[in-house]
Amino acid sequence: MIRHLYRLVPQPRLLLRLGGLNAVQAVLQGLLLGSLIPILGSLLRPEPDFAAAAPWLIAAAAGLAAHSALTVAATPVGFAASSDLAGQLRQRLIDHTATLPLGWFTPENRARLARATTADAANIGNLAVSIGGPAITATLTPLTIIGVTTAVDWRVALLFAAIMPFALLALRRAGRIASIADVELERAAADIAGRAIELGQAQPVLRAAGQGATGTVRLRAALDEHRTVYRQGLRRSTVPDLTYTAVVMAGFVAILVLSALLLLDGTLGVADVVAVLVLAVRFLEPLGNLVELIGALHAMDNAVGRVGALLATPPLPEPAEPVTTAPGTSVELAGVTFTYPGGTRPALSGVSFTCPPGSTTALIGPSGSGKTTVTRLIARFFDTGEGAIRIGGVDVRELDQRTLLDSIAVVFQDVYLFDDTIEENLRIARPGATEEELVEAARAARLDEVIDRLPEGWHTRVGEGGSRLSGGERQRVSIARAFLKRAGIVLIDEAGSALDPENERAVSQAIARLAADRTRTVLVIAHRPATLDAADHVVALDDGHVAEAGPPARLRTTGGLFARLYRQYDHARSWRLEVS
Ligand SMILES: Nc1ncnc2c1ncn2[C@@H]1O[C@H](COP(=O)(O)OP(=O)(O)OP(=O)(O)O)[C@@H](O)[C@H]1O
Repeated sequence: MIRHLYRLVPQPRLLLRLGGLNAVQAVLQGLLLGSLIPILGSLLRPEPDFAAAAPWLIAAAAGLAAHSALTVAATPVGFAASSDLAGQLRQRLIDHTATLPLGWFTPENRARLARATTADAANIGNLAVSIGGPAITATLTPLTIIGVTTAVDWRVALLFAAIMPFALLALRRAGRIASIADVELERAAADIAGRAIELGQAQPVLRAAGQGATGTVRLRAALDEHRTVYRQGLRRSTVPDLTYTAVVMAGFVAILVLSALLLLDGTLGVADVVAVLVLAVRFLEPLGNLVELIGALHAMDNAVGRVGALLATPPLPEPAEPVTTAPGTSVELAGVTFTYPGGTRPALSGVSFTCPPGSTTALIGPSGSGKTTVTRLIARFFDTGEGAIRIGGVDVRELDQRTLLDSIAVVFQDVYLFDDTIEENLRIARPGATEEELVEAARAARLDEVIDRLPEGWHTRVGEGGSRLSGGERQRVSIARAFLKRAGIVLIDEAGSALDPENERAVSQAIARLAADRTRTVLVIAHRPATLDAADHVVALDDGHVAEAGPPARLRTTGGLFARLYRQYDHARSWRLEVS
């Protein structure tokens, strides 16, 4: 457990200092108890020998003062160690996150990351300190007591020592069960969190389907499951806890019997027996505390495991000598085959095509054919399995991450906006942009009309994730970012049928403007006939393969996949226009 923690935090300076203080305290506690042997031996006799007891009493008083001073000294170190540990863990997680492929950030992994940087890091920091000290005391104080008991009688010391392995065995079993219970409880708690989020997010869908109560039922089922798991955990841990208590009690009885026997045969005096019994109580008490700590220790170990698993996620491989000069603007896929991590079949198989500099290429294909995957691989969300992706003739794996990201602007459908003003949301694309450049980008993306309608114009806050804007308006912000960024390559996922006609027209026009500028190479996942007609080149994907490729005018006449999809999009569009 300590090894696991050490691997996560290789410089636990404060924690080591705290551990050192706790260890000295624990040994001191054992020695203080040991001083009872000569003190009781001098005082518990028909004629108490105060002179003999005096140096021990003075030593005990000094030891007690030192113990109190150590307790006072350890408290601020404990606080500092706890926050230092949590801080170091968070920093490592944040640093590591920056090296992970963008494709790693699925909703599930984002939730794992949020949990690790908040609850897990804080719990590890708290628990390492709040249970570390008592765990050290519970181990070192009994060991010191065994040492000092040899001064009374080696057989008693041996019996003390013999109790420990039995207690530790019983403790191990209790710990294993506590750990399983903790993992199950965690799973049930995560399920509740998932259901609660689902209840909120799925309300519109559930109500539209007249199933408003369904989400509540699922959440209630998760709560019931959590209760059941909690009760099961308690029930399961009862037997090992009782076994442990029985071992500790049996140990005390054995010490009592041995002391009585040694008293009867005259080996030990009454004072020795009293001292042994006091030592026995203080020996067994911290051992008894261990069983209460073991659950928390395993909960901490599980949290350490979760953080460790995140830190073990392989980062995006960096080339030994990354290319840092801006590459050209051509995009080339050469025999690209890619399977998603954990996937069973390739999302792309042997895909090859080239987008010449300044051209506009439309990607088209049925749902699931691999269009989004192509754009994700170009932006290096993942590395391709076989084949290569080249930008300006340079393999994206050879490019420095910053250079690659500077070369590409991405306009995806699920645009994320920060809960800040429109202006700040645009500035993310180029923090140093002048006011004129901002206005120009907004105009080109037809975002200016949206800004004019907003109560505080450029200074209107857009809400969490951009919730105060419609899907089309958010996409216009994203397009304006692409204009502002002036990247040589623009990857666009044109919104499908979800936009109203006004937004649809605005977004189409904005995309057409992006594409019209021949300094940019545009790759657009197209859903609209107008976008397809305006493209220089079309690549039609089917089930991860290139089904056909060529200029749109020619492909419309060949009666293949492109012609079929074109007709479908055209029909869907006219239907939407009629309905609206
Ligand atoms: N993160 C992922 N993990 C595993 N498989 C994925 C992931 N994303 C996509 N896939 C799979 O890869 C294949 C290609 O998906 P992709 O999203 O590229 O298709 P698409 O043509 O963009 O579809 P759509 O038009 O519906 O967006 C599909 O079979 C999909 O199920």
